[in-house]
This record gives sequence, structure tokens and C-alpha cells, in this order.
Amino acid sequence: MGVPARHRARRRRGGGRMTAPAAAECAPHPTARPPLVTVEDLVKHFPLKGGAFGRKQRVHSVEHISFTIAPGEVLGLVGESGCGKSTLARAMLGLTPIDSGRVLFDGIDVAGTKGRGRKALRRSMQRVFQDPFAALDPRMRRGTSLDAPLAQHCLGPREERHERILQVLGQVGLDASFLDRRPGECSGGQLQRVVVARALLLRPRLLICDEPTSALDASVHVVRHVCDRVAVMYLGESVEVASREDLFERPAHPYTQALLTASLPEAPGAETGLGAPRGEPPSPVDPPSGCRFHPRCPKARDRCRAEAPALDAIPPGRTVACHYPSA
Ligand SMILES: Nc1ncnc2c1ncn2[C@@H]1O[C@H](COP(=O)(O)OP(=O)(O)OP(=O)(O)O)[C@@H](O)[C@H]1O
Repeated sequence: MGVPARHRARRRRGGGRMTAPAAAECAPHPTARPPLVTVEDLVKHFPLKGGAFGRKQRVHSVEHISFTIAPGEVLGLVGESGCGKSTLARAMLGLTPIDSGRVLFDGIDVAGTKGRGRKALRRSMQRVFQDPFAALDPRMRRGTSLDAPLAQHCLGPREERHERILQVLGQVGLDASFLDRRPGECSGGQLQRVVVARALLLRPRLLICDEPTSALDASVHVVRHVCDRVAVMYLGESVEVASREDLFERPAHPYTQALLTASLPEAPGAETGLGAPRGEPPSPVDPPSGCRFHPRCPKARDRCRAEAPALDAIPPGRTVACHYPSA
């Protein structure tokens, strides 16, 4: 991955997040192989306490999301703050119960796996946390916190584990002196490298990086250079999934065009006058009827207000949820 910076998108437009196999350690595999990850029609709502006039309200955080990730593939998830990226990532890792749908890792249902199987899955699926300060115990020296996951999974004697830690520290550009440092003795960037090193230690087959860059522009540029495919999320839904080239050169959904225009002045669509997304996203507690993007979409027509668009395949190899896509 090689993306060690810490991040929490503060701008409302377009936080970015990478969902990726451990690309730093895995050679790319032919995409014809069975998917490593299959997300099928995933739904996650959070019930809200109270609610106006006694109505039960729910946050529609993830709505019927489906995609696959091939072994060795890097999938980027992009969308504005609050569109559901973290919730989706947590659901993929089995860290949050889901309402419906399923996540398969190498054909195994993540939600239905317990005990030893669960422990093995946890080792194969690692996450780089958004906040390295929260992810690392401030009292522990780095050497101890790096050894903990290896010891927990009984991965070799102490000397072997030490060798592995030095190897991974080298991969993220840190030297052995970091083994004796506590978090307060490291810079934010160095800490984020430690967090990445810790995720790589167990040689995961899936690495989920939660917002590897802190600003929208950097996020979009990183996605552009690192990802094989990109999924664009809006208000809990997937609105476009395409190869990096298609997405950046021929964005089909007006929301994708708006996101790109907001961060890349030369983006296709900039000349169409679509501009950056207008205003703030609507509430995920009471999402708009029809296409959820219609209140902000300059191309919206009556059909968009009445009828939710399906995520349709637009050859070659991309899907778009829009009644009037550009491509
Ligand atoms: N435990 C929870 N209870 C209620 N609502 C929640 C909970 N967790 C997340 N949400 C809501 O679900 C929606 C999606 O949140 P999520 O954190 O997944 O978005 P995100 O795209 O990762 O945002 P960001 O880029 O800011 O991290 C938001 O409206 C959020 O407020």
C-alpha cells in the first residue's frame, strides 16, 4: 500500500478510503480467479432512540451494497463524509452486525464464523485504523505492541518474531530504534507507519485502510494512483463502480463527476458545468425518494424524483445507478 499518513476527512466533500488486499506483500493475481471478498446486498441500519412523534427512526448507513474484490486487487471506496464507508468496512470485518446480505471471505461467511475460524479470519483480514493515537496503547513500547499480534497467533519463537518485526518496520521505512519508543516519542506520520506495520505483520490477505490521507484532494490523487477499481458511495448506496481509468476519464454518474470536479480541475465533466456537489448531503435518517442524489443533481428529471435507479451494468465492466448516465 505504501500509504502511511493518518487521516480523518474533515471536509464535507469526498472522504476517501481504500479497501485492499495486502498489495505490499502479494503479487497481483489474475482477476479470473474466484473473488477473495464478495459483498452481497449488504444492508446496515442503526436504530435511533426516540424519534419525532414516536416514529421509530433509523440511520440508513449502508443500503444494498454489492461488489467483489479479486485476490491482489485494490478497491477504493470514495464518497462524502457520512456516506457509510466506515460502516461498510466494519461490516466486512465482522465488527458490526448487519441487517441483511452477507460478506464472504474466500467463500466463508464472515458473520457466521465463530471460534477458531473467526480467529483465522481475523488474522487474514487486517485494518489500518483512522487514528494511530487511538490504535496504539500509549504506555506500550512499539516493540511490545508489534509483538502482541504475532504472539497472540503463536507465530514462531521470540527471535523469529523479532526478525519479522524488523523486516516489516523496514518495509514501512522505520528502523529498529522505534522498537523502544512509546507513541508520545513518535511523530504522527511515524505512528501511522507503525500502525501499517502492525497490520502487515500477520501477512493478511485483505488489508482495509480507513482513510489513508487526510484531505480530499490527496485522497482522490491516492485513489487515482493506487486503486485498480473504485466504488463511489452516496448516502449509503453504491452509485458507480468502475476501473480507475474509466472512473477518472469517463465518470458516468453525475455524483462521480461532481466529486472529481471538486478535487481535480482537469476532471472530465468540469467542462459540462456540473461543478462540485451542491450543498450538504440529505439526512441518512430520511433519505430522498427516487434517486437519493436527485435533490443535488443538476441533471435530475421527474423520473429521478420518483424511481430509484438500479445499479446497472454498463459495458465494459462498470456499474452505474443513474437513469441518465453520461457514458
Ligand atoms: N453506531 C452508530 N449509531 C448511529 N448512527 C451511526 C453509527 N455509526 C455510524 N452511524 C451513521 O451512519 C452513517 C455512516 O457513517 P460512517 O462512519 O460509516 O460514514 P463514513 O463515510 O465512514 O464517514 P467519514 O468519511 O466521515 O468517516 C452516518 O450518518 C453516521 O452518523
